[in-house]
Amino acid sequence: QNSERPSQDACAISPKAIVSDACASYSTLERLNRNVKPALDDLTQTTDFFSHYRVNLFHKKCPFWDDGNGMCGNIACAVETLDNEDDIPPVWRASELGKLEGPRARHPGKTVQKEEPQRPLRGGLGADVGESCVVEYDDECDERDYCVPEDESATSKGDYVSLLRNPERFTGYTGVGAKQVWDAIYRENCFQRSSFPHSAALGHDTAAKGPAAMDFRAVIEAAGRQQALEQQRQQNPLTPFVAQTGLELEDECLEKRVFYRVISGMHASISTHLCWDFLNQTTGQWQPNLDCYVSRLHKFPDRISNLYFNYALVTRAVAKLGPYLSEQQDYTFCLGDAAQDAETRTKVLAVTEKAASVPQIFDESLMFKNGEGPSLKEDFRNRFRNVSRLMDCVGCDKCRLWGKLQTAGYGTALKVLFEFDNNVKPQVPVLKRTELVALFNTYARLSSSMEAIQKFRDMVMQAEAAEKSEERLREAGEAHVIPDQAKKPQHAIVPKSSEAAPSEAEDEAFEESESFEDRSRTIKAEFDEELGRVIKAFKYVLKSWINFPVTLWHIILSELERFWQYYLGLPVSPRSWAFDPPHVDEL
Ligand SMILES: Cc1cc2nc3c(=O)[nH]c(=O)nc-3n(C[C@H](O)[C@H](O)[C@H](O)COP(=O)(O)OP(=O)(O)OC[C@H]3O[C@@H](n4cnc5c(N)ncnc54)[C@H](O)[C@@H]3O)c2cc1C
Repeated sequence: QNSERPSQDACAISPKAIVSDACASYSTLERLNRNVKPALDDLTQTTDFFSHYRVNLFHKKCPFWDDGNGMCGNIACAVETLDNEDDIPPVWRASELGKLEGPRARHPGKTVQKEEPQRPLRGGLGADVGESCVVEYDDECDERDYCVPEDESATSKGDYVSLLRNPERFTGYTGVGAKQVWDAIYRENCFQRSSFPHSAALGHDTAAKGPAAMDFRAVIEAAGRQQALEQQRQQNPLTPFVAQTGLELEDECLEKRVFYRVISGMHASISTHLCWDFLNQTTGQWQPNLDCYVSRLHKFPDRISNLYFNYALVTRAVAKLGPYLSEQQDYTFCLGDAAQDAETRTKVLAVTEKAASVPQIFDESLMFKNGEGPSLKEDFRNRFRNVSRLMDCVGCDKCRLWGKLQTAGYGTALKVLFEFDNNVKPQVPVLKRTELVALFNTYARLSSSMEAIQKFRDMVMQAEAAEKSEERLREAGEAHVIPDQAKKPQHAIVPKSSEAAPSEAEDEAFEESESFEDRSRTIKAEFDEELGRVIKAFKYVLKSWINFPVTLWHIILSELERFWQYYLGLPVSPRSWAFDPPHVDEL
């Protein structure tokens, strides 16, 4: 995997930056998404054509390793969720969450199609589903396909499944089984890069051997070597960390980078959905899980960047396809139901026109042109087919459904971009219903991932802001709280042991009301004290004025006596009076 380690700079994604290998900035893509999303949701959620997908979920074996009944046969590959799943209600267990829901309809085999052409299926998807918009008759692959050619036998054509009844979300599918699939995708099917020591050391060439010839034991061995390298790196930090940052990717040629970005962007979109629609297996609540987002995506801006890249790539494919789906081109969505057909077309064109509103978003004409580019096309296609085959090794039905749909969706986008050149020789693309449904639903997945990522980003910012303000309050509290507490009244109320202890909030409210009473008591006391002093001073001054004539008479008499002593030549007595300001004590 390219991005094992969190990026140094988790804020590397800035709105004005151009998404690598695309021609638009993050903010342009977000603005476009706000414009396209309502039409895309309307198309994929309200039309029978786009809300049902034909998929072969149960009749194909994993071609690369023994997967038992759709699950990895090895005990080590068992789905692991909680330490002990017995502790949670059965309906929240991974095995239940991963099951498909709702009625399904079998695809009619070739014989049935010949006998009963264009006859809607009965007893399948439910009374309110216009099955003439759902059932598909011509579904042969051609050599330009990036999808896996289906088996010709009638049983392998699969079932029609309601995508609305089976949303992509957390299923609890994890552990060795899931890791085995992702490892096989990255290690064996992405182009071998100098940045992958294990792949390079393996010297595998899956294209040369043929896609099905992938040797999974080699993947396990490679994983072992990777682990050894990891240990070595921990012991000696100078050991070059070859793989895991997005930087090495820039050294690869465009085609190899695009391949990797498509896979990583798809993985990022799956992770976003399972984090956004997450089941808390303790409470049974479906809710966004911020920790899940932070640990899988926020710390890895390159993964988010790859998701945005995929949005640009699929937008370009949808925009390019638009003119071929218009009325003039005679594409029929619902056989034998003109009204539904017209309604579906209007909704499709609403999406394709909006997707075309940003003209330069991804330039496919640059690919398979220069350097080793032209020679890579076949290899590119084979590797992509191999990835789509690996979806049969996914051990959870719902994950397999969405894994298959999205690989088919990207496969269709690549086919539209690289196999149909509307400039050179205009031609009507041969697209099957399954491909169209996969393409538009993959676009809708990316669209909702982008919206969820923006909401998650806001949640991270809010959490960081709350943490900062709490820190500031704590710092401010350390400066002021102690003197306040020193002033606290001594009559603390201790709850009776039988009563519940008051919560922190109750304590604070209580302390607030206490200190308010104290404060009002103090002010009143100080006012009374001051008033008493004023009254005393007033009394003192009044008494002095009343006594003044008597005091003055005593002073005059004592001064006359002292003058008489002086006149007779007798020793003069000391003064018996003095000017003395009043003392507070006298008040
Ligand atoms: C095809 C498929 C579909 C799935 N669908 C669902 C689903 O619908 N619901 C559900 O709950 N689970 C689903 N899973 C399982 C899910 O994808 C994870 O495998 C699981 O949740 C375990 O996650 P993890 O943290 O171990 O890392 P994983 O997601 O399993 O990743 C494995 C390793 O790949 C690397 N990596 C992770 N993301 C990226 C990226 N974007 N780009 C590059 N490298 C990356 C990391 O090194 C990581 O350790 C699906 C698995 C597969 C293979």
